[in-house]
Amino acid sequence: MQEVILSARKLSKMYGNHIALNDVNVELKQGEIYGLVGKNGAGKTTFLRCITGQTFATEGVISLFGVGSERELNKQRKRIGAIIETPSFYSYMTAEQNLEYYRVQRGIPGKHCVREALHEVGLLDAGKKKYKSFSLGMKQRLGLALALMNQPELLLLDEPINGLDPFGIVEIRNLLLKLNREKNITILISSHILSELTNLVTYYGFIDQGRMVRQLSSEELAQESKQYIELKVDKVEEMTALLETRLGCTSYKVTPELTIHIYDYLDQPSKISEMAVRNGIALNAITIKDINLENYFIQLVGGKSND
Ligand SMILES: Nc1ncnc2c1ncn2[C@@H]1O[C@H](COP(=O)(O)OP(=O)(O)OP(=O)(O)O)[C@@H](O)[C@H]1O
Repeated sequence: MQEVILSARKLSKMYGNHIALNDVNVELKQGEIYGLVGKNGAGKTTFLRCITGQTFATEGVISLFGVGSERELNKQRKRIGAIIETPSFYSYMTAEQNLEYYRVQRGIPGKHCVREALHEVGLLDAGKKKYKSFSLGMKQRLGLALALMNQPELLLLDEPINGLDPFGIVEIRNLLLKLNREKNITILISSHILSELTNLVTYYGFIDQGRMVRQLSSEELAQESKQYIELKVDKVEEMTALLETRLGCTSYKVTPELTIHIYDYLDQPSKISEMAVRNGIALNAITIKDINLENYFIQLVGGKSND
């Protein structure tokens, strides 16, 4: 069985009267890449800060690497690497000088870890280039190198892809996949743009106004966000029975509003409508729906995306 690396149970956080986190449960197993998705202000950073101990949860229990007591938790936190805010690097220093500065400040033993971390993120060649002339992608990679210096087993990354161009997004994604696969680092990454996490994340958590709205695997998300036929009929049970017996179609679901979503027969919707009519079922609507990832996100949390 995979080890549970991070468990947060019934986590709540109040800032005065404002509820930033409300009864949030998250479990992260070894080797997973968990995407925490939510609009600005949803509570993502607050959640990450509770995990790293930068702020304290008002209620709830956190355990890391199977350990939950407050004193022990702080020891376990040393096994985390995190980028929660853009780290402030010195503009006139090189990548190596900046990391060396933080290594000494944080008391991380062994100078070699600086070059190792730079190698991991592909910045060893940045040489004498000063931080001020780095591209945004390079800056993000340096932030990642900083988080990697203490050889973490769990990486917590708050919006590391924010603002990057498509090339930069792919670069960071590949880097994170490499760290995950080759070093077995478990990753929790937040974003307010769901599509940024595609092909990276294995498990999603959607957070809105401090509440966890939905958690599902990437396979489940792919299933739910693909094209389907939406069918509105008067006799739902009869229709689903026909779908199964006559068309051998089992890839459908019935929503709480009693519409049927069919994931097969997208190229032949007329087969479905003809069958309904032949069997005396009134067909109120048949539409092909194309729910892309961003629409899925918007539907889930309500309102507009704040991309
Ligand atoms: N130190 C603080 N004091 C008071 N309120 C805060 C504090 N930090 C965050 N909040 C509030 O808590 C809510 C959650 O903020 P949080 O930063 O966790 O959201 P987020 O999902 O990370 O969004 P963003 O991407 O904008 O940072 C917001 O309404 C925010 O205004």
